[in-house]
Amino acid sequence: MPTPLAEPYWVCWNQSLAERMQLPLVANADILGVMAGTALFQGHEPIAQKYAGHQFGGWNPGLGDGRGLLLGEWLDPSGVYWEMHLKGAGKTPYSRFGDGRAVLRSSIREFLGSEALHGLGAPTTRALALAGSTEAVYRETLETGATLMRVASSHIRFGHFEWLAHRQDIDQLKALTAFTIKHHFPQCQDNADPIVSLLRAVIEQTAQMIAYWMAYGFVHGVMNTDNMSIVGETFDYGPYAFLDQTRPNAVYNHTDAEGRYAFNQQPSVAFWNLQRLAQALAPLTDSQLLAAAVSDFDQCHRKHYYELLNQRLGGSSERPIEPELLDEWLALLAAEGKDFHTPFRRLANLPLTEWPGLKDDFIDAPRFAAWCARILTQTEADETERQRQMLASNPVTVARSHHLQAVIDAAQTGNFGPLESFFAALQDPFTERAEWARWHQPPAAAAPAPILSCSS
Ligand SMILES: Nc1ncnc2c1ncn2[C@@H]1O[C@H](COP(=O)(O)OP(=O)(O)OP(=O)(O)O)[C@@H](O)[C@H]1O
Repeated sequence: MPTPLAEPYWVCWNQSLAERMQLPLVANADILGVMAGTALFQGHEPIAQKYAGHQFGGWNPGLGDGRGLLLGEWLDPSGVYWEMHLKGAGKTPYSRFGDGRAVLRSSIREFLGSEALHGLGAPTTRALALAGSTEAVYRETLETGATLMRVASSHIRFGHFEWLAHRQDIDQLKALTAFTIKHHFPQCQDNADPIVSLLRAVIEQTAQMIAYWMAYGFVHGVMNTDNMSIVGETFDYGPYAFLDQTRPNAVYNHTDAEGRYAFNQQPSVAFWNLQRLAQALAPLTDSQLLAAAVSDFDQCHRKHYYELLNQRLGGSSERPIEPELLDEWLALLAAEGKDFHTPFRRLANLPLTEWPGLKDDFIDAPRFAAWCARILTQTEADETERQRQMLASNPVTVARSHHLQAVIDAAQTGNFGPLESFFAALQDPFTERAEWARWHQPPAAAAPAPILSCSS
């Protein structure tokens, strides 16, 4: 059972998610009781899940929900299941030396980060609600305690499979795999080898998720296998960041001295993590077939990645822009230290005829001019459609670190106005509005990216 949190108060409620879930609920005192761990939804029986995982490449068998509880699930009227997980619900058998709590700062980051990726169309867990408390929680200093209601189609992680394989508990491994197929990948059930088919489906969904991260400048920061969801949803918003300056090797986790989870390492880490999953499934089927499936990841990821970049740069789906030109655009932004997001939006806003005029914005103007001359022959021929597509796929609001910090600073003083405003802007990231003008701004100077603390 959750450990009650003292004097809870509402910080944020995600009405659009509640509507999507067809929840007949509003942010009232009853739900606040659930957030504070003093009440449960009818029919819910909380559990703390046991799992393991590879953290920074090293095996850790001692993991599990240490500060979160899977409260239960909600079956919406259209037959879709939504799992509800309370993060910060107090100690569990897997808390090790932790206090089982979450703080307002990192909960706001998770609330907004997940909504930002969702707004971009990326697969992700989301947050339904966020409550604060007068109860202080000690991190590097005293902080405001909080709970976050995370909603996901599944809380099964790669680490669940790794744990059972490690224990050689083949019956449970079979049961978990069968459950996963039945509930999340029913299309694999009738395949000649459902296990290989399951792995292929996980690869496909993971590739799609990573493609979004790479195409939209998202750095997860802690891609341990216990943070990899079996349904390919972005999971665990710890030291994440959206790039400001285009720096392919940007690292946002201060414990990651070697840059294992740098922005440009994410596809290869996902591949490595999928290998760990394949290894865990190996007792159940032919390991050669599993290995062959994983070897398709790169191709699968590239396909999704270039589709997204093609869309962002105004290519049509029938005659997409050559990948080499898509790569060259990002290489140019990186070489010139440009912001990752605003140049895309600038191109979206300008008629094609004015693109060549942007060359003076680049130190290496001839390089831009050469790129521009080539891409102009490859973009969508219908100019109105080209502009519509680019404006609908290049965000003007991004969950940049300096905005998150400003929102957190205000919330710490009890002012939740900026949080609500930024939250609304992130839910509609392609729309420019005067009232959201501050959220459209990149940081004042292209300062070196902050390395974030992992303490959450
Ligand atoms: N304050 C804490 N008390 C107890 N356990 C904790 C605490 N913070 C983290 N943990 C546990 O340590 C592990 C790694 O933490 P991490 O920050 O990656 O996950 P999390 O954000 O707590 O949870 P999730 O992965 O469910 O999003 C998790 O198993 C988590 O439950």
